[in-house]
Amino acid sequence: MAALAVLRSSAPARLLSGSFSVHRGGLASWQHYQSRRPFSNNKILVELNESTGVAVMKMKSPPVNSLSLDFLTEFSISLEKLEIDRGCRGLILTSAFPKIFSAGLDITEMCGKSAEHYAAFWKAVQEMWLKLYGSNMVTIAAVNGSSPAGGCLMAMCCDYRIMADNPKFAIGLNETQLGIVAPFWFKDTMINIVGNRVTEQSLQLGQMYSAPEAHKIGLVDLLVPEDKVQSTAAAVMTQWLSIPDHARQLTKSMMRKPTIDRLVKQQEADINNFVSFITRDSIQKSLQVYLDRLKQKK
Ligand SMILES: CCCCC/C=C\C/C=C\CCC/C=C/C(=O)SCCNC(=O)CCNC(=O)[C@H](O)C(C)(C)COP(=O)(O)OP(=O)(O)OC[C@H]1O[C@@H](n2cnc3c(N)ncnc32)[C@H](O)[C@@H]1OP(=O)(O)O
Repeated sequence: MAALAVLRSSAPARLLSGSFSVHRGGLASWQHYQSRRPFSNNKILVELNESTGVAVMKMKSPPVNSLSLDFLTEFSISLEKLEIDRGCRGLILTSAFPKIFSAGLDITEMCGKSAEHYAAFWKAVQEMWLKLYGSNMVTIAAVNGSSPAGGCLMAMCCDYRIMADNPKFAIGLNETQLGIVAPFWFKDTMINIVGNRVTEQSLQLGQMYSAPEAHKIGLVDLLVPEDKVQSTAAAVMTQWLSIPDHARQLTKSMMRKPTIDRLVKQQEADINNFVSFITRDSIQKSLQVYLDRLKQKK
């Protein structure tokens, strides 16, 4: 995986093309990254504090930060831009909305679309994972709300997870509850955090854990009051950034590269697998039922 296989100085620079600009107005020492690409609806707000080298990435795609193709594309571009910025050493990933970190993959992207669409969507999910799990930056998830499935995956990609101490907020890989299956690299990411036994049970049952339960099994590292999530993330970031970058990055790479390589080696096959799975009539039916139930719950 690019970001971990090489140190930041040799990262590809193609995203520094004219389609992005850095604005130095607004908040005193903050840069605002804004995409000028036509596909961007600015679903993600990135603020880089130049003095600390820490970027805060806020997901703000209403109503629930579901991971649509557009969202994932914008996310990966924003992340890559930070990755190649030598002034950025740490990333805090959070949500602009209270109560929801991310609702996971946008289910409407997996229902009633063409095989070509599913392939493009799944590639975007893979890219998000490869970039975030393989990031050279220190990554901290400030989980300020519920985070099922793909949302949980995003949090699990980070080096450290801080969650709001509210039993109403839940996190986990709930795919089986939708009648679908978490792919091997979702599973591997979870195993690397909580181990095989907990992952197996959790995946079979599609278990969602309340914040205290998630902390108990080690899925999140720290629980703090809701209004302290961001400040705690900043404090933890300072600790992590006190370690020399090269040593920490090489250690991170040593730990994560085997997991990343497993997907890289079979990325195309994984896309084909997803497309043939998601296009089955029975799977389409399950997803539609789940979506209808979500819409009817009000
Ligand atoms: C060996 C064979 C292996 C084969 C494997 C091969 C490949 C793998 C195949 C498939 C893998 C797919 C992996 C999938 C990962 C995912 O992430 S699936 C998504 C899972 N997400 C969820 O289940 C979350 C569902 N949502 C909720 O639980 C709640 O909405 C909430 C996030 C807790 C928020 O609750 P609340 O604040 O009450 O908001 P509402 O429920 O009212 O929702 C507001 C509107 O948002 C819509 N919505 C919610 N979540 C999603 C979503 N994920 N996608 C799209 N839309 C979503 C919801 O319907 C409401 O819409 P309306 O306002 O009613 O229009």
